[in-house]
Amino acid sequence: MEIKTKQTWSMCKSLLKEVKEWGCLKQTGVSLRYMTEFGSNPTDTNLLLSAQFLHKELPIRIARRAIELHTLPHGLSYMPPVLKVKDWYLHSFRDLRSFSEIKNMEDEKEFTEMIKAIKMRHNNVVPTMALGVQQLKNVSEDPDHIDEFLDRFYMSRIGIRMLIGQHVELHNPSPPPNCVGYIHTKLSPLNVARNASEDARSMCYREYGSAPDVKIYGDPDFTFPYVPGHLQLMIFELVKNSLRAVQERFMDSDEVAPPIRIVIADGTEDVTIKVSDEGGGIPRSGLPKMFTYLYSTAKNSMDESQPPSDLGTIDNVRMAGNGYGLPISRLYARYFGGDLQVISMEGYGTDAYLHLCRLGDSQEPLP
Ligand SMILES: Nc1ncnc2c1ncn2[C@@H]1O[C@H](COP(=O)(O)OP(=O)(O)OP(=O)(O)O)[C@@H](O)[C@H]1O
Repeated sequence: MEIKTKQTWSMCKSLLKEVKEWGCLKQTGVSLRYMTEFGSNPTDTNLLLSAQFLHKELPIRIARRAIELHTLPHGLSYMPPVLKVKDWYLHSFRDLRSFSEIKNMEDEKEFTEMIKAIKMRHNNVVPTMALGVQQLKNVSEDPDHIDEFLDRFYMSRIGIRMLIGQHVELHNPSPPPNCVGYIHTKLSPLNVARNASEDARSMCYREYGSAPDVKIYGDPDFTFPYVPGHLQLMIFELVKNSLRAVQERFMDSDEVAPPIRIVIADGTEDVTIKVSDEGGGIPRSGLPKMFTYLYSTAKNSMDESQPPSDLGTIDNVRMAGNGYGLPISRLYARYFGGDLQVISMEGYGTDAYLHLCRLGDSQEPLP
């Protein structure tokens, strides 16, 4: 049975009751370090334990989001894109709850296939939610409230996808060297910065026909444990913003566009990555809006015919316009205990500081 509409939602009383019960249970956060240590030894016993943990944990996290999706202000809960997302959450909750106890490796395999399918079902949550929010932002007087909700919602999504992805990857019979599931235990931020910059520059070329240089400073031998996909996404978004700012400022000028500078510092507590540009910065009054969803100064700002795709890939055809890059990157940084700050000098340029927690022992923030 597909759960499709507002009516069907209200008809599924027993499901709703169960969602409410599970949504009140306590979530359990895990740290990067714990995931690494646990996953370093993917024996059958550990895989079984991991599946049993997810069998209990995922319905709690999913139920909390389903409840929140059901109680959004200003009628947002009943906007068609939000209804669609809510259906995906309910569907996944029901799949998880109808899976009986995981007792042996056969159950474990079946469960792993199921959560893989859940992860795929939720692939398009970001662009779909963005459509709903766009429709609402046109009429709402309280966008702050929506931003807070979206921060919680997307943060939770990052956690759910990390947990599922990590468990699924532990089944890989020949993982790449130094990889424990999604985590690279010896990740070189310099290499990631190089790849992310090249991706962003390719996009800049496609859009403007040229791209400023990106210079990267840091120890090429330095490594630390982190999730490569997350780091790639964050640096890509920051470099993309800087390239766009510099490109637009120097487009009609005879001067050579100044390079973007990336500095990587390995501290005891944090690895900090600074992305600096001379793209003219933004006015102080605009700073609070930078981390607002859908805030973009791009000319091709989002319209309903062009919703944002999931972020951080070269497949994104446009240089900017969704207003999702900064807020989502900050969530990825915060997920493992880091943060993202942007400081701007209007008339000169912008510095973005990406702090990543080096020890990996901070627990997932669980909204
Ligand atoms: N380095 C920068 N220099 C100048 N303005 C910036 C810079 N970085 C961000 N901004 C401003 O902040 C806005 C929001 O940035 P954000 O990355 O969230 O979205 P976007 O780049 O517009 O779209 P996308 O979702 O495609 O990333 C930008 O539109 C731009 O106005």
